[in-house]
Amino acid sequence: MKAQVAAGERTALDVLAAAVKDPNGVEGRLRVTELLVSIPAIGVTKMQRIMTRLEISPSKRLGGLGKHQRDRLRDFLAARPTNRRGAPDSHLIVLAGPTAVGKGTVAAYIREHRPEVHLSVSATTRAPRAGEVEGVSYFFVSDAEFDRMIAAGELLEYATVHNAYRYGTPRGPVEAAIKDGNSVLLEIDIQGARAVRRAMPEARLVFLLPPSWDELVRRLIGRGTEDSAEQSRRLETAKLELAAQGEFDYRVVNTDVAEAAEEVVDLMKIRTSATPS
Ligand SMILES: Nc1nc2c(ncn2[C@@H]2O[C@H](COP(=O)(O)OP(=O)(O)O)[C@@H](O)[C@H]2O)c(=O)[nH]1
Ligand SMILES: Nc1ncnc2c1ncn2[C@@H]1O[C@H](COP(=O)(O)OP(=O)(O)O)[C@@H](O)[C@H]1O
Repeated sequence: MKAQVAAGERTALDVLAAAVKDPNGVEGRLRVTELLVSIPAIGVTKMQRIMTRLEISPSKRLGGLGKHQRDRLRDFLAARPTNRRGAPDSHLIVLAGPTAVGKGTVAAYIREHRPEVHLSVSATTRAPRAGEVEGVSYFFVSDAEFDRMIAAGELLEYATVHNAYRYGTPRGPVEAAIKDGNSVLLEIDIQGARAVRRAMPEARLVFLLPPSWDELVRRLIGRGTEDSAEQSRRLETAKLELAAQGEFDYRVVNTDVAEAAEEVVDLMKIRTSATPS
């Protein structure tokens, strides 16, 4: 099947177009899984992840896709580097998820390995911890300064997190980065994700999931930054947060940090509006 799809100058997008034209033809009978693994950079594992993300069952043939599935597949294919025409779109991605799932760890990986992605630096009223750097980890501000930022409209969103301190996303740097054509990643809590959705409906909301509940508990305890009363409180909140995952556009399971980070970065590239010509 690889040879058939790759033959001549045909791209996966061309094959999909042919399948749409003739659902019962050769291309229409091709399985989506076969099309994906025919793309040189996609192996079986990656293909399975993509199928899950596109919400297409492995048995589906190109000719049997529903409209939405077809659109998602087309957007995905159009966003791949070999098919991309011109500069990539800039996107606002929100990464949220329950406490200790690894949001900070995944964001740090992206900061280190994907310098092209702009990571928003939040303002917070909590005190800096050892090793945290002003302007890199957070902008550490007083309650009065946080109030001033809200009143001046300088925050894109803000929330009180874990019933403790306030956190907010400075609006200016996000808007500037998007204007410059860069993709921006916000690592914020679920209330913040909802607020961003209201303020910027085009934002993509990604929910980071633990491989299992037990693993989430292990990560929280293993991190060792909260006492046991605080851990119990956070786990109660985590149950509510996990129940909100359906509100998100995409779900990524954080089993391996590098893989989860790459999936998040890949999601920035999916086109959802423009239909490729
Ligand atoms: N809404 C909102 N939440 C944020 C923002 N920045 C960080 N958070 C969230 O605040 C929570 C606490 O962050 P932090 O004190 O750094 O870490 P933790 O105490 O180890 O969870 C995390 O869930 C972050 O996702 C922000 O700008 N807005
Ligand atoms: N994929 C992973 N596998 C194993 N441990 C992880 C993984 N991702 C994060 N962790 C660990 O889980 C703990 C919580 O991660 P952290 O990034 O602080 O979570 P969050 O920012 O979501 O609260 C940390 O000790 C971190 O090293």
